[in-house]
Formats: sequence, C-alpha cells, structure tokens
Amino acid sequence: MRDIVRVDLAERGYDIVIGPGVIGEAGERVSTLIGRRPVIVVTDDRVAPLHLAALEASLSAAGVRSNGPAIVLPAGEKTKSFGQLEALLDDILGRGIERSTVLVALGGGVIGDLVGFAAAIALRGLDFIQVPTTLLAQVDSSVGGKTGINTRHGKNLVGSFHQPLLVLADTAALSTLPPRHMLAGYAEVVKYGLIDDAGFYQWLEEHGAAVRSGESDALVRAVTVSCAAKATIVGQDERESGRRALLNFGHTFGHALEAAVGYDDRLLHGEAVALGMGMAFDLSARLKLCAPDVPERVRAHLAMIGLPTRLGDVAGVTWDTEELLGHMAKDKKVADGKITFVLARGIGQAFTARDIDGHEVAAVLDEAR
Ligand SMILES: NC(=O)c1ccc[n+]([C@@H]2O[C@H](COP(=O)([O-])OP(=O)(O)OC[C@H]3O[C@@H](n4cnc5c(N)ncnc54)[C@H](O)[C@@H]3O)[C@@H](O)[C@H]2O)c1
Ligand SMILES: O=C(O)C(=O)C[C@@H](O)[C@H](O)[C@H](O)COP(=O)(O)O
Ligand SMILES: [Zn+2]
Repeated sequence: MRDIVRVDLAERGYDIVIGPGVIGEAGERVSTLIGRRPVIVVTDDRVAPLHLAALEASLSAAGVRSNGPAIVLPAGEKTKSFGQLEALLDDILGRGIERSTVLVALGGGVIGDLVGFAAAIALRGLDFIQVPTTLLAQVDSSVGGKTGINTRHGKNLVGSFHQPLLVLADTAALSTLPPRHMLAGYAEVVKYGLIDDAGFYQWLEEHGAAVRSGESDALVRAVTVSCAAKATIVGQDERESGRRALLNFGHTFGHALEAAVGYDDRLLHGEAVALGMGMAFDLSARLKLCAPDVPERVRAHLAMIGLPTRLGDVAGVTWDTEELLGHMAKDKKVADGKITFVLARGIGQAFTARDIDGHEVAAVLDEAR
C-alpha cells in the first residue's frame, strides 16, 4: 500500500505517490497514465549516476517509449537560468518531438522547476511528470505547478503555472542525499507546521531528528503530511490570488538573501527559508502580533535540527540591509508598490499583511545577524 495524495484541480488534478521504492513502480504507473506516448527524461549530473538507471529500467520494463537518451544538466541552482533553459529546449526540439511527448523531471527542485517551465512553453505546452529526489522537491517543489527560472533581477521571476501529470516521490531515493540538502528540505517541511498545523509542528519537535536521519516511517509521514497540506492549499488557490501566498512564509526574506548571495552554494534555498521564517516571526513579534518568545522557540528547533538561524551562520557573506530591502521590493507579491508579508499570530497561525513599516523590516534584518 502506498500513500497517495490527490491534488484536486478538476481536469488538471493528479496523484502524488509516496513511499520507499516508488521509482521501481514508475514504469507501470507512467504506462497506465500515458500509454504509448514517448517520454524524455531530464536529470542532473549528480542524480544521473545514482537514480537514472533504476528509473530507465522501470520505464523500459513496462514498455514506456523513450524519445532518445536522458538529458543530463549540470547540478545546482545556477541551472535555473535562461542559458540552461535554451539548451534544454534546443535539445528537446532537435529531437523532432510532437505534442504527445511527456517530459520526466528526475531530480531536485532545480530540475523540476526548469523542466516544468520547458514543458510549459515547448510547442506551447507539453505534459510532464515529476520524479523528485530531494526532500525539498518531494514535500514542496514537485507539487503545485510553480515552474520557472531565476533572472539577474531575482528568484523565479520568469516562469509559469503548469501542473504535472503525476508526482512519484520515492522516499528511499533520499538515502543518497547529502545531509545538508536533507536539512534544507526539512525547512520546507517545518513551514507547513508553522503556517497552519501546530499539531504537525509539535510532532516535528518530537520526531524531526528521525525525519532528518531518514527513518522510513517518519520520513513517509513527513512527506505525506506536507504534500497533503500543499495539495489542499493549491486546490483552493492554484494561482496564488489569496491563500497560496501562505506557502511563501519565510520566502520574502529568504529570496532576498538568496539574491544577495547570487544563488551559489553558500546558501541553499531551504537554508534561506529557515532564516526567513525566523525573521518572519521576528517581524510578527516586533509588531506585537505574536508572543515575544515564539521566534526563539522556532529558532531553537531549527538550530537543533542543524539549520542556520542567524545571518552570521552563513559563512563568507557580508549582508547589507539596504541591498536586501531592494531585493525584497522585487518580490512577486508586491502590489501597488507594497510588499505583501506572510506573518504569524503564533505557531500554525500564518496570515498575509500589507502596509508594514519599512523601518520595522530593516530592524529585523539588522537584528538577525
Ligand atoms: N516550484 C516550487 O513550488 C518550489 C518550491 C520550493 C523550492 N523550489 C525551488 O527548488 C530549488 C531547490 O531545490 P532542491 O533543494 O531540491 O535543490 P537541487 O535541485 O539543487 O538539489 C540539491 C542537490 O542535491 C542533488 N541531488 C538531488 N537528489 C539527490 C539524491 N537523491 N541523492 C544525491 N544527490 C541528490 C542535486 O544534484 C543537487 O546537487 C530552488 O530553486 C527553489 O527555488 C521550488
Ligand atoms: O508553491 C508555492 O506557492 C510556494 O510558494 C512554495 C515555495 O516553497 C517555493 O519556494 C516557491 O517556488 C516560491 O515561489 P515564488 O512565487 O515566491 O517564487
Ligand atoms: Zn520554497
């Protein structure tokens, strides 16, 4: 028996299949869904030696047709770029594909976001399947249809909403994930507890170490609860006109931090989110929206797990508050020149707010060092 979470979006609805060994079932599940349509698998050069053969063997054993060999891109955040998008489209289109072609994204959030965007625009829309291999991708990026790339102006500023046909989250594939990336994914897991599920947050305070170390039952539960939380929100607000903005908790600060670092390995997305969630609670406490001890309760948990909680924890970066404020002003949630913040009245009680005093935001950035 597998955990299966349904993303309920009428004709764009799909299943997320979760559990150890799901990649071994990929062939049967994909073949049932797409029949004789051809696939092109896209992955990165760290995932390819670890998990590509198993996926290809499963697809081939089930008779899934392939339109040429897998495309292997460089690993890392810098691959979410115009240059890599162009190279990917060039390779796909050079194969003389038809609209029946289905792209299969095997990898973390970088591959999923890039391949999803390529699928959205190639021939004005191909179907795609997500096979997420990082914790972050299994609990967050493979679900919900946000696809895109970074630009020199900021994070994810070019992209589209394009839902996958299916998500196959093989929790056993996380056994090869470096610990730092496991932790980065854990930040997005905690996010679901912090935004609207205090019971899940409390469970994480007790079982977070088991999730982090990859204990199968804890991991499957964390991935399933996270996917169910995201599926519910996406089902209510697919294009982020309201409630979906809660999934951006910690991201207004976090994306600015990533932009300031320049998307290199000094700061991973999940690490930026961990820092940003602490700051979102700091801002909430400064504005007397939540009790003053909540930011430290959250930081204590994130730090116990091993995530950064202060800007000083990020080695080799000098932070400039004015620069960070400039990046925050380019957030996609800016409307009428004002940033929409996701704040919280307590754990599990996030909400969106506007007209926040810029001096308070600057003070939070200054004090988070
Ligand atoms: N679309 C969304 O809703 C959404 C949500 C959250 C994050 N994101 C985006 O996701 C990206 C981050 O994704 P990520 O954290 O998965 O990073 P990533 O894709 O860069 O993967 C992290 C690293 O782990 C390697 N890797 C992947 N799977 C592995 C495995 N099983 N074993 C060993 N190594 C493995 C990768 O090659 C890479 O080096 C960011 O660009 C972020 O903006 C998107
Ligand atoms: O799915 C969403 O909605 C999210 O906000 C999930 C985030 O974790 C993710 O990082 C997302 O890519 C951020 O989106 P953006 O619209 O702020 O770029
Ligand atoms: Zn995120």
